[in-house]
Amino acid sequence: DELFPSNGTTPLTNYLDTQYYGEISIGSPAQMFNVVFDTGSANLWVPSSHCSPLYTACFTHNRYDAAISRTHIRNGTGFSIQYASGNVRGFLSEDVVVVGGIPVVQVFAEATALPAIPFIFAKFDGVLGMGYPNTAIDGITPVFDRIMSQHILKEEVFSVYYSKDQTHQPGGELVLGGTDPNYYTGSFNYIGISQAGKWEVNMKGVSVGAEKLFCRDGCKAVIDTGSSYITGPASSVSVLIKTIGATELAEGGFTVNCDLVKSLPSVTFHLGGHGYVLTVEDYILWQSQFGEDICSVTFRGLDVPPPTGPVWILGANFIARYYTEFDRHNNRIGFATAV
Ligand SMILES: CCN(C(=O)c1cnc(C)nc1NCc1ccco1)[C@H]1CCCNC1
Repeated sequence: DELFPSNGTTPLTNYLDTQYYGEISIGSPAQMFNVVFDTGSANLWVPSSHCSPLYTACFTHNRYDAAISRTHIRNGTGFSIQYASGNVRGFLSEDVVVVGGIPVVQVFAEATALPAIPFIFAKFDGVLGMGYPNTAIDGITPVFDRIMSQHILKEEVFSVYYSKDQTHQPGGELVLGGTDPNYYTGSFNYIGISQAGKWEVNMKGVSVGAEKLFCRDGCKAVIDTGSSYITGPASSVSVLIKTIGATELAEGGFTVNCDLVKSLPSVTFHLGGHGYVLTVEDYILWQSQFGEDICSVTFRGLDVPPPTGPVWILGANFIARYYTEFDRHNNRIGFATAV
């Protein structure tokens, strides 16, 4: 509509089918940042101009400079968010953030300490959490909640499309307030979230071929738009890997002989009465490096400690196959077959 030129949609860039990010602006005049729209967290952080250049990951990314923003409001409260490989630390600031053409006055974190692992590999600058407010650090109201409270969205939902290969333009799309029929076919199947305040559902099992091998008595599955792969408890994933005949790589990934790929079984995730099938095309990353083909498996073992874990995490390669609608009005997640 005329007020917000891009009516709540943000095109996403697809980097190697493993990182999907879109542009937001912070401050006046606008300072641009590439962020992951991450349903696995609920805070917004970007690198800070106060981040020591000794932090390589800060040096190589866009940094927010409060001093040149007319709309900056000082806060200064400390901030720390924990990732598997280290903490992002900094302090809070407030400024105008524009997402999909929609402006909000937002409290966010300026990161002054950014662990090199994993962020030197990030093509994005920061993370915009799309999780529920009760998972937000320092009790900060998340961006999407600030947008909902403006009552400008047709529906209190957001949807995510991730393309399956980098040649497709755009590499993905975030829609605030609805879905984009250009990117899915058929109807949505909905699953209620399993516990208040997390994009998490009860999974009824994981099958390899026709055999239900894992999660036979039910288990938790987080739908995480900010994770590249599908992760599951390490014991289950190692059996899964052996079943498909993959072998472990040094840095923790798994590969299969590309000649065997077409004979590999499908993997099915049973959610809400439906089986969501991933064929080899969906779970094998076929990359040609130095003239030779590497077929890596996009499953990873990850043991998340209780109370969050044990949990399966369905990330980008699941969403690339199943267009996903996150419904805050009905606290449910909808899946449709992605185009
Ligand atoms: C963003 C932090 N995350 C990553 O898994 C992650 C780390 N480091 C790099 C370099 N990339 C990551 N994700 C790339 C990506 C973009 C979209 C899909 O996957 C996770 C942490 C847990 C919550 N959910 C998000």
